[in-house]
Amino acid sequence: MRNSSKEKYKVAVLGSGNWGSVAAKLIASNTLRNNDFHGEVRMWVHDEILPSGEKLSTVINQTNVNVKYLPGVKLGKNVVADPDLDSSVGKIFAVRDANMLVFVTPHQFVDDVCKRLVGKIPGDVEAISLIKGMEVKVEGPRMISSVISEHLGVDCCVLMGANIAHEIAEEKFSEATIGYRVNTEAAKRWARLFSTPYFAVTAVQDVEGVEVCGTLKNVVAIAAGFVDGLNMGMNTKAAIIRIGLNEMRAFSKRLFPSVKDDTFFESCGVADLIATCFGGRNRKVAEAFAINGGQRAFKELEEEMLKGQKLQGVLTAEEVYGVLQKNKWLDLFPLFRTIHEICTGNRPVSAIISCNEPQLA
Ligand SMILES: NC(=O)c1ccc[n+]([C@@H]2O[C@H](COP(=O)([O-])OP(=O)(O)OC[C@H]3O[C@@H](n4cnc5c(N)ncnc54)[C@H](O)[C@@H]3O)[C@@H](O)[C@H]2O)c1
Ligand SMILES: O=P(O)(O)OC[C@H](O)CO
Repeated sequence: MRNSSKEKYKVAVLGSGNWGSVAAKLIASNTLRNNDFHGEVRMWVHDEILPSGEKLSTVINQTNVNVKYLPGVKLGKNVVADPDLDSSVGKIFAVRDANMLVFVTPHQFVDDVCKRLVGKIPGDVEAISLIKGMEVKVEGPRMISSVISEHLGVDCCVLMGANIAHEIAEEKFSEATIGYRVNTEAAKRWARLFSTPYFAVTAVQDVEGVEVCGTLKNVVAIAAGFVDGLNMGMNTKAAIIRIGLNEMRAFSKRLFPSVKDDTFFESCGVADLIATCFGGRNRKVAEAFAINGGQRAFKELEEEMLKGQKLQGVLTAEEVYGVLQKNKWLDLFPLFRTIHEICTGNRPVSAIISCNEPQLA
């Protein structure tokens, strides 16, 4: 539609953490090359004051580097950091004129971001979520793509995969999976926006499957960190990953019967599970939690070790536990259940290997 009217697609990236910054870099390299897209990529920054007394957004625009969340990596001159998400005073702000919105904040902030955008997004905007997480309220669980769609009335694809951000920043090869609902053209457009020779993107028609995989692997990564911290070796870790994959599949299908088995074999599935359980932040902080015998809280370790970056797995474990409790499924998901009970200090870290596996339907 936009191409026929010679209007180019304009991209805004909402979020500027570790992955948000790498996503902006990937996208910016493509918008310069591909005429379908407007060259400039606006990146909304949840602004903060750096120890130097300067604003993060100002320093990003001066140096072209996100010095706090992705130090040492040039984002591309066409990335413009914008601290103004939703101004209504008429000046340029992050989402103005954008028709492709990339959501990439930690999942606990997306509801607030969406609420601020209500009424400011035209109906023909397309969205994609790179956010690994879910929202659980009394009415039940909602995936983040649904939160975005329901608040803003836009179609929302997802992009998940074995994507440890700093490796992609160094342009080391990886794959990713786009999940889409019905709009194949939109899925292809998102794939063109993200694909590079070192970032291979595949699209599958299974939004929920892709998104639930990306969300639940963060919970399993906490368990992988526990067994690393307890120095239990690779056989135990492989067992935890296998049981975790099984619970991921069973949980996904109970929430969304349409989830496809094949999706677990895409990058968003088993590949992301492996990458996260060996190289992710959730694993790393959970390992420290175990080494400290559960005596130092996750929150404290997160602040000390990640310096502003956010864990998703601990909060997701709590959200998953809420779903299990509400549906009386606790006994069917002993690994997920035990992970949350350890995170909250109700069981010792050593309980991670005491889960007896039930027959999951
Ligand atoms: N880092 C990775 O390797 C990676 C890879 C793939 C997917 N992801 C997913 O991407 C999402 C974003 O993670 P990230 O790594 O870009 O972020 P991050 O954890 O590196 O950074 C935290 C971000 O949260 C922002 N923030 C803090 N308070 C906020 C608030 N009140 N409102 C809005 N933003 C606030 C900070 O400014 C910062 O940009 C997560 O769901 C994560 O699971 C991360
Ligand atoms: O560092 P983590 O544990 O948040 O995982 C990062 C990515 O999700 C890996 O794909």
